[in-house]
Amino acid sequence: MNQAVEVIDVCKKFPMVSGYSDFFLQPLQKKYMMALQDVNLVIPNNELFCILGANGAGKTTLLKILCTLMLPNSGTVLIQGLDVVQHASQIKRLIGYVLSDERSFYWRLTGRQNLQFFARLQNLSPTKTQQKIQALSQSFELSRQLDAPFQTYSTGMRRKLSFIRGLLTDPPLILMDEPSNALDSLSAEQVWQYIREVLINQQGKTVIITEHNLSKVERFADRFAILKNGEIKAVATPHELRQQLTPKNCYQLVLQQPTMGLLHWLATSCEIQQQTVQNDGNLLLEIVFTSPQINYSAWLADLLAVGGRVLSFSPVSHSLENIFSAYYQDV
Ligand SMILES: Nc1ncnc2c1ncn2[C@@H]1O[C@H](COP(=O)(O)OP(=O)(O)OP(=O)(O)O)[C@@H](O)[C@H]1O
Repeated sequence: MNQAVEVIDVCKKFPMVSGYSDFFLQPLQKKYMMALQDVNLVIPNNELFCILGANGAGKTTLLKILCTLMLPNSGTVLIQGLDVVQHASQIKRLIGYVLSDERSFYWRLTGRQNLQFFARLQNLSPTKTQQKIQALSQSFELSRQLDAPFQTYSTGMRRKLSFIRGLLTDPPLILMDEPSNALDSLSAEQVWQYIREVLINQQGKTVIITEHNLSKVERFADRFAILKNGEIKAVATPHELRQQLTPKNCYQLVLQQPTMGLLHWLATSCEIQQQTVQNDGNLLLEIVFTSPQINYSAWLADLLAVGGRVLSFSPVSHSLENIFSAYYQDV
């Protein structure tokens, strides 16, 4: 089985809380909001896949359906070929999950006792449990706090304990809701490095993550999906989307205090898409060459000949942040 996850035409709706007026005017009519609409996704094994979306886009709902905590209203979800509705208990053994609204730890027990408890629930032997707790608490730098009561943990430490619990049984598929959330920047970096290098590259696992930190996604993820109002708007690698959204022959040019005459020449030789005057009076331009066979060195030589003082000239490459906002604005 090469596909870790297949999501086919999945919809999820939630009843909307109605006010008194709705209750009296239309007592029998229940209103719903669509949290997920016809979602389709295929995620192969050994991929680090990210689900991106603004607040309320449906990311957590999708993750909860994948880890069998919530059922879809329609559609099919297969985890390693097993249906989440029919084979939920089998699927639970294949996945580890780390959700952001974690409330299931026992506050009076220590971190270690909590982990031992959840390991017992999952039939992990005491020896294996001890080995895993030791190795994982070292990786997530939580060894020193393991014997303190959970109620004394900071939010970041609680998050780290959730990671350890999600990985205790060595599941092949791991689902994480916003792993960087509540972690300081150094810990967030360590967690992402661990996911990429240990879980994906060394252990060959599949990891699905929801995330708001786009720079982390750009550096570490293999592919991502953009979810907007419960619908998938794009599924691609960061490189593929950048190519799709960047017009061909689009360049960034910085000129030192150009004259009006120079700008006029520029407007006749290319299309100026954007221009910004910088603090020092220099001009930052985004330009597009309409002719596909442009000779860049000849064009730059002409620009210098008409008095242009070029500080930089480079192809435009959109960041994942630009791509994300482009999808959120007009798609
Ligand atoms: N149990 C629920 N009952 C009613 N509505 C819900 C429920 N859970 C989620 N929703 C609604 O479904 C939509 C999607 O919520 P979801 O939590 O999946 O979004 P999200 O993308 O994870 O957001 P965030 O980034 O803020 O965590 C939201 O409009 C939310 O209000």
